[in-house]
Amino acid sequence: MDQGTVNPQMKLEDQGITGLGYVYYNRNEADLQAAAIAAGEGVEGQGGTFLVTTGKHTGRSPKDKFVVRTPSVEDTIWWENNPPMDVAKFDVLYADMLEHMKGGRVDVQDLFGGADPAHRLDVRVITELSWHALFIRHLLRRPEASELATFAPDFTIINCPTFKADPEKHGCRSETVIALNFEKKVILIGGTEYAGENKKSVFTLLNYLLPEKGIMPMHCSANHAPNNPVDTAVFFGLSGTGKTTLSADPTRVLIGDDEHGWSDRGTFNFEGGCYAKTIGLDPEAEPEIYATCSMPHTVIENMVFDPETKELDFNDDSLTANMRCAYPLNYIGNASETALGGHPKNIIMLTCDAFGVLPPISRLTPAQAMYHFLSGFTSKVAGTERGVTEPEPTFSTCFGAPFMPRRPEAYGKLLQQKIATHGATCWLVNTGWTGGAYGTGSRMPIKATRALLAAALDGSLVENQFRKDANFGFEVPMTCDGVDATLLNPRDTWADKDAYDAQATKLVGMFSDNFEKYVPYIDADVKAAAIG
Ligand SMILES: Nc1ncnc2c1ncn2[C@@H]1O[C@H](COP(=O)(O)OP(=O)(O)OP(=O)(O)O)[C@@H](O)[C@H]1O
Ligand SMILES: O=C([O-])CC(=O)C(=O)O
Ligand SMILES: [Mn+2]
Repeated sequence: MDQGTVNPQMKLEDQGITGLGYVYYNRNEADLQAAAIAAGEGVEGQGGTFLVTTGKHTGRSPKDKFVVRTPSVEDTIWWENNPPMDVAKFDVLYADMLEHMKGGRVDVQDLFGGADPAHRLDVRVITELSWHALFIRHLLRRPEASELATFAPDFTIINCPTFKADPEKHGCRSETVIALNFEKKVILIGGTEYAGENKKSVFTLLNYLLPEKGIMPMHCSANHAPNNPVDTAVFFGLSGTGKTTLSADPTRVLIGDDEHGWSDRGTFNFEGGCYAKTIGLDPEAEPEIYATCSMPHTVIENMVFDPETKELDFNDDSLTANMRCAYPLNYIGNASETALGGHPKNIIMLTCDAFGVLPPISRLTPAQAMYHFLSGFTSKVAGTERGVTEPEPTFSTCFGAPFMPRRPEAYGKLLQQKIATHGATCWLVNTGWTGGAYGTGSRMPIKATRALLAAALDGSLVENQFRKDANFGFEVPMTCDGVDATLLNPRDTWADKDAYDAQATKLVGMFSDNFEKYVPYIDADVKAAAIG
């Protein structure tokens, strides 16, 4: 198993990390997969994929994520959303984790967070599991060998699943811990094998660092029109709302599926790969993503498979509903080579409304867009966070509260300015329920969502007649080519109209109660856009 290139002046010893049994630097995909299989971490699947299960943790553990309360971040962290950890406790945690890892083997991956060279972060990821190294190598951006030779980490992540934290000693909540120390520039992850923690800790980091540079970090996917990055669309949305599904569109160029920045130059992906949900993955509705599940080195996490043939069962959620696959961007045929886009011409806010109240698409004024961005109404879908087993309506500000270290207004203000400067058109898209709430209705057909988005993005939808929604004040198209007009007005899809009205009134009330906390921070026009 080959070593890859590493900066000879920046080995782990140079960072004060010593006593490890063996350190593998920047191994490639094939070597990482072979090492993971040799170590019994997982098995090879059809087409040379890598199949793995992660035990108890099959989703993120947001309640176990901490920010170390150092003086430099004291005034800027949104502490109500990011539980603090004492500096001294972190130091003990760090020492204990390194002690635990002594004599063991680790993989080191030196990667970039951010496709725009002007804004990228050098991230070193040290993993106990070789397949975590493979995962993060897919997900972040891989430097050239010449860049590796001079690579100097801005931040270092250490991920050690066999380390169990001690709440008393380490100032955490359970044996699982994700601790971000902005002063030491170290992130420690322990007690969980779920791979998503790796990528989302980099996202959290960038969400903290970039606003200071005037860059808006976004929990969104992005694509652009063929040969025309000026026609860029971004799709905000909490987990499971359809960022990955809807951005993989054969008629457009994929920029990325989950995390992007919006700078004065335009949009850029933070990542170099995708992390898609595979539950119920249908080769007809999502052919591009389905195809990645038989491509070499795709990491397939927590899917049930036939032990003999390794055939995957896309419908068996007995391990988790949050089964996933991770693959490099170029596995999607029409992915952008640069992962850079223009200033968004269209901003889509995806919501998975389990109440079945919101229309499948609505046009928002900039003030309404700000209102919905700060509100972040959607549902948590089963599995992505521990303990969530059915769609759970929630308000997740910025469509990604678990990853936002700063106060929501910090992101809101930046987005508001950028929308005003660049004149983006904003839309709210419900990929959740239609014809009734969860339990009686059904999930919005992907085909319908795609047709509505296609019409919004090619500019044809705005030519249609719109109605103003009585409950929410936004504008809703009355017709769209290729979509049954009944679907466009949710009330028409409910058998019991009184039940719809009651549910809508309830939802308006929920929006209004939730929004109260933002009222002191917002402009008059956003206040005027408030509903209820
Ligand atoms: N109308 C719809 N639009 C989009 N996705 C839908 C729709 N109906 C059902 N789905 C399903 O919802 C899921 C959307 O998951 P997807 O991976 O796109 O989420 P995501 O927003 O990228 O989440 P994450 O941030 O966790 O990666 C997929 O399993 C998809 O098949
Ligand atoms: O982070 C994960 O586990 C998957 C993801 O993209 C999200 O939940 O938003
Ligand atoms: Mn995500």
